[in-house]
Amino acid sequence: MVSKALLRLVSAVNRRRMKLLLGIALLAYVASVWGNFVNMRSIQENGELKIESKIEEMVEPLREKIRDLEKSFTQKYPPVKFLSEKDRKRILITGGAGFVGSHLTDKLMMDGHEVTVVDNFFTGRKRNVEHWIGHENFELINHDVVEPLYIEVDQIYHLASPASPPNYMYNPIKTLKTNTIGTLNMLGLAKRVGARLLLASTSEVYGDPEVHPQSEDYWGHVNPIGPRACYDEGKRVAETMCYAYMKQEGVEVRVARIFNTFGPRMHMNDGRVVSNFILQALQGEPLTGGTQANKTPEGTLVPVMPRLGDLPKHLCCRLRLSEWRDPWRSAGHSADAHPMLVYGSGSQTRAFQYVSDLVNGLVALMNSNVSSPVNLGNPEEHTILEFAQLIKNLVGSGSEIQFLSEAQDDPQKRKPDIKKAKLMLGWEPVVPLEEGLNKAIHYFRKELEYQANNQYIPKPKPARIKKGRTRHS
Ligand SMILES: O=c1ccn([C@@H]2O[C@H](COP(=O)(O)OP(=O)(O)O[C@H]3OC[C@@H](O)[C@H](O)[C@H]3O)[C@@H](O)[C@H]2O)c(=O)[nH]1
Repeated sequence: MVSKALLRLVSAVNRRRMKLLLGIALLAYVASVWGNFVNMRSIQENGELKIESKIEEMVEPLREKIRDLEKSFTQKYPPVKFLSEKDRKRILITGGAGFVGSHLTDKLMMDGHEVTVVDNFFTGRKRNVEHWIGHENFELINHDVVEPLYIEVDQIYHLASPASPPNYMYNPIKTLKTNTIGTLNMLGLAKRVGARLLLASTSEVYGDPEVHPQSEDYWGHVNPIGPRACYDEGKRVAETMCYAYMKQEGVEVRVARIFNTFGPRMHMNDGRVVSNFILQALQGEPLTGGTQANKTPEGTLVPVMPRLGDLPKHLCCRLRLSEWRDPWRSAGHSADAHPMLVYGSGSQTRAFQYVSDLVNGLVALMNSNVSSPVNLGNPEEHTILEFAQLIKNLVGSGSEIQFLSEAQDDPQKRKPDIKKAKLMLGWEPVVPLEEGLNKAIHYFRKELEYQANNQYIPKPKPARIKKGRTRHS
């Protein structure tokens, strides 16, 4: 009995102990599982942290690069002044991608205005204004002024027209349409939106002048049916239209009579004397190179760049200047054997202004209260032969100077009288001829390098092999 009771007591104690032991074991197990869980989480967190910091390390330089790129994007434009809403003008430049137009675009953009360039890219090039593309103040529209244009602007610089004799003679009807219908359209726009319009007129309104130097009150001496008439008469009627709109419709007009101008961004195939002479001098062969250099295999002289009447009439105006084939090279001559070609005796005179002077004059005229025509040009006059010699010396070229027949209706003397511009605008040219020529020479040297490095040589196409059975097998 006693032993049974003792046994029961012991087993009861043991059961309790067992329970206790089991409880402790369970607790220990739970604790260890929890510990493992916590441990794993901290390892995972550590791992994640490490991965994150690794990613961060790799991403940071990329972020840095993006920041640099963003900075370079915002700094890629030339510096632009800030103008308040009141002073900032919305300005349209027709022909703004051309030689003069693009320099004017630069000036007005840098002065802080909003500029819209309209160009049909016949003689203009996107390259001339590409440094502004994307700028918030700039817009480029591919448009021909012969079609109407509807935009809101405060000022219109109407420059659209080919200006070099070979270019404007290339499609005389188109030149007439541009200067007449194009000018009407721009005057219509000026009337609708109340804008002031500046017409880029020309010294060619004086024709082959009988008065020397030419002042604004000279009426000119133009052959109305000659090869230059499409431009000369086109600009004369454009001036007439401006004053008709001023008198009848109250449109504010400004008329700049622009004399011979040169500088960087003239087209390689422009055909005017400055670009021709510089390119010929740069590509000229040494004096010892022989006098037959500019002869075709048939022995006839050929000009190196398009010259009056050389452009093929059957080709329409959609042909780009860059598509013009140099007759010198087409005749099988090497590009570096160009002589400098003077049309006529070389005794005819011209006075050349550097493009930045002209641009300053255009802006001064636009913002003045002078509504009658104003000559803008440099009165330093030279014969064309003197000019050829000067360029040859500045380039240090061994080119020969050779003479071709005289161009029809070529003005024999030209020099602007700029008293009016000096008095009314406080403007006169400041860039000396040699300084301007050196800048232009530098530009054309770079252009020749650019062309040499970007020659397009089409790859021969592999012969097309037809699938299936051949026809006569
Ligand atoms: O390669 C050439 C090119 C031209 N010339 C001569 O150099 C003189 C100037 O000729 P350009 O073609 O440069 O220019 P032009 O003076 O005849 O016409 C210019 O006048 C003023 C502007 O409005 C225009 O840009 C343009 O029509 C002319 O006597 C011409 O016969 C050459 O001797 N060799």
